[in-house]
Formats: sequence, C-alpha cells, structure tokens
Amino acid sequence: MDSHAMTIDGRADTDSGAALDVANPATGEVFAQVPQCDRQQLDEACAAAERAYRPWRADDAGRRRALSRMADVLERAATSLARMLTQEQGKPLAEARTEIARSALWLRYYADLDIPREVTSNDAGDRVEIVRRPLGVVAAIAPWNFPLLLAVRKIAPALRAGNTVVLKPSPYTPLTTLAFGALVRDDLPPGVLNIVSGPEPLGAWLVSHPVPRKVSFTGSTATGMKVAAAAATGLKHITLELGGNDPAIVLPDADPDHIADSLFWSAFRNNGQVCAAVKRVYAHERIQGRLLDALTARARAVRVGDGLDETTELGPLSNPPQLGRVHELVKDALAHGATAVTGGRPLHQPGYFFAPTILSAPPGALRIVDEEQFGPALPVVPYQDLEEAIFLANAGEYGLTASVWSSDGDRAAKAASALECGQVTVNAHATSICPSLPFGGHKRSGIGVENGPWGLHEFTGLQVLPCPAA
Ligand SMILES: NC(=O)c1ccc[n+]([C@@H]2O[C@H](COP(=O)([O-])OP(=O)(O)OC[C@H]3O[C@@H](n4cnc5c(N)ncnc54)[C@H](O)[C@@H]3O)[C@@H](O)[C@H]2O)c1
Ligand SMILES: O=CCCC(=O)O
Repeated sequence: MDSHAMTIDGRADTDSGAALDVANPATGEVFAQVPQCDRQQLDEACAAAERAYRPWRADDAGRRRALSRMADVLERAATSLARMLTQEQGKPLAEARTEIARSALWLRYYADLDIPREVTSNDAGDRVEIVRRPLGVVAAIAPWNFPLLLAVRKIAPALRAGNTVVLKPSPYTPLTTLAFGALVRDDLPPGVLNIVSGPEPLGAWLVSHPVPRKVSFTGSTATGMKVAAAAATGLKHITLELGGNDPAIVLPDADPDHIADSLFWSAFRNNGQVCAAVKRVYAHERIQGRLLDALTARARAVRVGDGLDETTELGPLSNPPQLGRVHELVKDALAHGATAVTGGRPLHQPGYFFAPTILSAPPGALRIVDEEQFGPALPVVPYQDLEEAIFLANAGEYGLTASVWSSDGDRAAKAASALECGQVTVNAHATSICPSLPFGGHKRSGIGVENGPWGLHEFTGLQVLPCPAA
C-alpha cells in the first residue's frame, strides 16, 4: 500500500493520524492512503499561505521562474505521474499523459504572461496607471475527472498574479495532486502552495475559513451553489466552473459516416466524464437512423479495459456513485421509451465499468437528456426543423459548450450563433480548450472564466496609482 503526504508550509506531512483510502477504479481495490486533514491542519495551511503572501506578491520575476520550474518538474515526472493518475482516476494511460502535458503547458503559459498595466489620465489631467493586484490567499477546490489539470488551471494564474494557495483535491483522486505538490516543494517558498486532502466537510471548511479571500471551485452545480452561499457570508470573490449538459445538433446535410468518429470521441473521451463532453445529440429525423448505426459501430469497436493496458481506449468510471448515477439514468431512459442500440448496462467484471451505450431517445422529457449524466451513455434525439433543435439545445439550466455538425459551414455558423453557452464549435466539440482562450459556462454552468488573461484577472483586484515619472 502506498501512502502519500499533505504538503503544508513546504513540509510533507505523512503522519497526520486518520487516513483516507484511495481505490483503483479498474479493480475496486484500495491501493493507497492519504492523510485526512483535520481542522487544525487546515488552520496551519491557511496560516502558512497567509505568511507567505507578501514576499511572494513582491517577487514578480521569482513567480515566473517558479512556474516554469514547476512545468519542468512535471514534464520530467510525466511517466510516473501518468501511471498514478490512471490508477486513481481510471482514464487510459494516453489520456493521463495528455493531462500531465497539458498541465505543464498551462504552467508555462502563465509563467510567460505579463500582468497587464494600463496608463491613462484622471479628470485633473494627471497620468495614472491601472494595475492588477493579487487578492491574498486563494482556496482552490478541484473535482475528480481531471484532477491535476483542473487544479493547475487554478494555481497557475493564482500564483502568477501573486496570490498564495490552499488547494483541496477530490477525495477520490488526491494522489497525483499530492505527488505534484511534493515534487515542486523545493521550487516554491514555504507556504506558497499548500495541499490538503480528506473527505467532506474539508472543502466546506476551506470555503468558510476566514483566511482565503477568493474561492476558485470546479465541480457540480449543486456543490457550486453551496460554495457560492458559503463564500457570500465571508464576502469572498468566487469563480465557479460547474456542470454542463452539452448539446450537439446534427443538421440533415451532415454525413453520419464522416462525423461518427469525431462525434463519438466528443462524447466518450474520459468515459464521458468531461465537463465539456457531448451529452445529448439532436439529429435531424432524416438522418437519425444512419447516425445511430454509425455511432453504434464505433461504440462496439471501442476497447474497454484497465487504463494501465496501453491498448485500452475506455477505462472504468471513476467511482461507485458515478457508476450508480449513469446506470440509474440509463434504466430510467429505457423505462420511458428509449432503446439501447448498444450497451445499456454495467459490465460484469471487477471495477466500475459500464458498457459504452448509444440510446435512441424519443422526443419529449427524459432525465438522461435533461440532466447531466457525466458518463458513457449518449442519447440521440430526432428533430424536425432547426428552430426546434435550437430551442431544445438551449432548454435547461446549463450553458457550458455546444456544437453544430454539417457539411455547410455558413449554415452551421448561423445555427452556432443562436446557442446560449460559453463556447460553440462546428464539426468538432470543445476542441479549443487551450490556455489562451476563455473557458467558462453561462447560466448555471458557472460564474467567471478560466484561462488566458481573463483567467488571471479572476485572481486580482484593480488599483489606480499615480504614474511613475518617465
Ligand atoms: N465547468 C468546468 O470547467 C468543469 C470541469 C470539470 C468538472 N466539472 C463538473 O464537476 C462535476 C464532477 O465533479 P465532482 O463530482 O467531483 O463534483 P463535486 O461538486 O461533487 O465535488 C467537487 C469538489 O468539491 C468538493 N466539495 C464537495 N462538497 C463541498 C462543499 N460543500 N464545499 C466545498 N467543497 C465541496 C469535493 O470534495 C470536490 O473536491 C460535474 O458536474 C462536472 O460537470 C465542471
Ligand atoms: O472537464 C473539463 C476539462 C475538459 C478539458 O480540458 O478537456
């Protein structure tokens, strides 16, 4: 059994009493333990972050160097970290390697980003500059689907802007994040990045702790609403990256055989456990049958297995509640008129596996279409005209990303502009999640954005200063 350390104030703490078990989703077996942080350790982490804040915010060049060294460290440890990520999260090794590489990319992007300053004049005609100042200690809370990448999307801009951080990974997937913390410990001054692990209510304690001035949260909309309420009582800044139920509209002129592979992976990457995955397809009634056939052929050909096997394309679901949720929604769909063209059930083997599932779904209310199911089941719903498809795609509480699929670029672009969400793509889905483009949800998919200069702004406050004499 491996055991892993919290990192608080530049120290690794392996001896903290209670331990949290971490299971491998491919076997269901516990293979590692991490510390369960108690309130006193959370106080220590917040105090360490507070002590480290002023010298850190004053050292712009040091912050750039530290971020770029953190990227180097990640790249050097990529092989072992990817293996650990697959073991704790379930994703295939190739996807785990991509996650580590993208995390390093984000660190480098922010290491290179200049913090904007604008020079202007006040009403007396004096030159002034508008600068962005860090906020203080940031509470960062991450989910289990991309444990390292989604943590780095917070800590890279937060640290670049001059804040210090207390980071809490999901209790299902703390290992890679803790291993990252241990690896970069010597590259950061003590207290700049503190990582605390444990089950709830640790996240709730962190959000309502008096020290952090900003909460950056990625997770479900239900938890995001609790985080917003708790942060409001301390008047804390918030960024919330929340759930999605992304639609893909397939126009009648699309070629099902041509788009099937790309559409399939837009829905099934990381076993559908991607905030910006296609969760429901609206296919014109003339091509719904051919599209179902093409997607079914793709789903039947996919290799499902332990992510540590290099030939695996789809791993297990990440945890038992997620497996239960997908199964419940598929059963509900089958009971209400949907047909499983392929899949439709958990796989009878150890671990949390569910058969890749393509559903022919009737028009009308269906939970698997209306709610976020976050798994390897894709409902395909017929529509008659584009206006109806756009209405259905915009229905509901979420507005993260969406896509339109067509062989007519102009027609697709026109439909795309009618969709209410943070990003729309044509003949691809959410492929432009890169460090320089804003990523964030509309409606109940979130508040604020990550990435680019906008992502950095979320960790700053504006200040007007006299302009230094030239
Ligand atoms: N919009 C995005 O960028 C994005 C990205 C990835 C995942 N997600 C969403 O995340 C969800 C899946 O992740 P999950 O199941 O880990 O989400 P979750 O909301 O259950 O948990 C997310 C994190 O919040 C912590 N937490 C739980 N209760 C808390 C509380 N009261 N206060 C503070 N923290 C608390 C958890 O321990 C975990 O670390 C999906 O809904 C998915 O769409 C969104
Ligand atoms: O789940 C959200 C992250 C998606 C991604 O960056 O690919």
